[in-house]
Amino acid sequence: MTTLEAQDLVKDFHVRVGLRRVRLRAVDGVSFSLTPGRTVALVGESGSGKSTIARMIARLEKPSSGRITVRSDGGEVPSKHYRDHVQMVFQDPFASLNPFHTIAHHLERPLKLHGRPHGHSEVVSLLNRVSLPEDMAGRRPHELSGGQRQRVAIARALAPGAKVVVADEPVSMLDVSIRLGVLNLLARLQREEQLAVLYITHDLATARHFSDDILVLYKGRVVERGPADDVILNPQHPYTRILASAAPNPDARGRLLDINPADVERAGAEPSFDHYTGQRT
Ligand SMILES: Nc1ncnc2c1ncn2[C@@H]1O[C@H](COP(=O)(O)OP(=O)(O)OP(=O)(O)O)[C@@H](O)[C@H]1O
Repeated sequence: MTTLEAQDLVKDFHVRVGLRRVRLRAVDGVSFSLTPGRTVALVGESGSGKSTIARMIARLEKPSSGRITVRSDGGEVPSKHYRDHVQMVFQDPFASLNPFHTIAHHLERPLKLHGRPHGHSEVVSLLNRVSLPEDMAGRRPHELSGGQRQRVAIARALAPGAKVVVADEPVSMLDVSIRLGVLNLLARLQREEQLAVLYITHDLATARHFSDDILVLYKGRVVERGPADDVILNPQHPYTRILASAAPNPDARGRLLDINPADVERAGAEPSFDHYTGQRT
């Protein structure tokens, strides 16, 4: 059993504005837990800090402060074994696979790196787990569709034996017609293999359908959290209401149409709401 706890994560970037360097707080005191067989969705507009949180969980970025603890069978996972337990699926299945290598190579490598058996049968077993046929093993990424590539990316994340998976907008670059297939695959794996999943998206509809809990992020801060149905059907924070009522702009990932920035700014300043405790903070 593997769980992950993020406590009070903060991430500051230092950016240049004119001649000055200013501090930009991209993530501001975010806490959550990931537990086996559950999916937590992190939703918010573009720039709200979702990817920065994903990158900190995947150890691609260091928090400025706060703590991420992974426990496996009760014991804390030491730093050197962190990536055996926590893996990430990236948004872009075209950029994340090396065009020169076969699919078998992409799957053998993490198996080998994490000290696991890495023969043909293990590669085939990984392909089976993501519902891809055996003959994919000898192909190269350009011979696969976007959806098939994303399945390979999911198989690669599972190869080390990881039980915590961070999926950062895993379908936003795929054709609309195949998105559901990839999300259903993630949901099946989560259920059958008791994965703990962090699903990052700007799409409230899939967040509701595919997750148990939702955190709504605005400017790096969680403004609302709770069971998925409660957050979507009974939003308490004005920012969540704005997100729920706005139509997504198909041309700009994470940007929403019909939104008045002044309304969003006002809404963002309201206290956060926690459906688990019923409290505003
Ligand atoms: N390496 C960096 N250096 C400086 N600023 C950064 C860096 N990475 C992210 N930011 C800033 O941090 C804030 C949060 O960015 P982040 O990418 O986490 O948001 P997001 O919600 O994932 O948005 P998107 O969906 O567009 O990726 C943004 O204002 C962004 O410009």
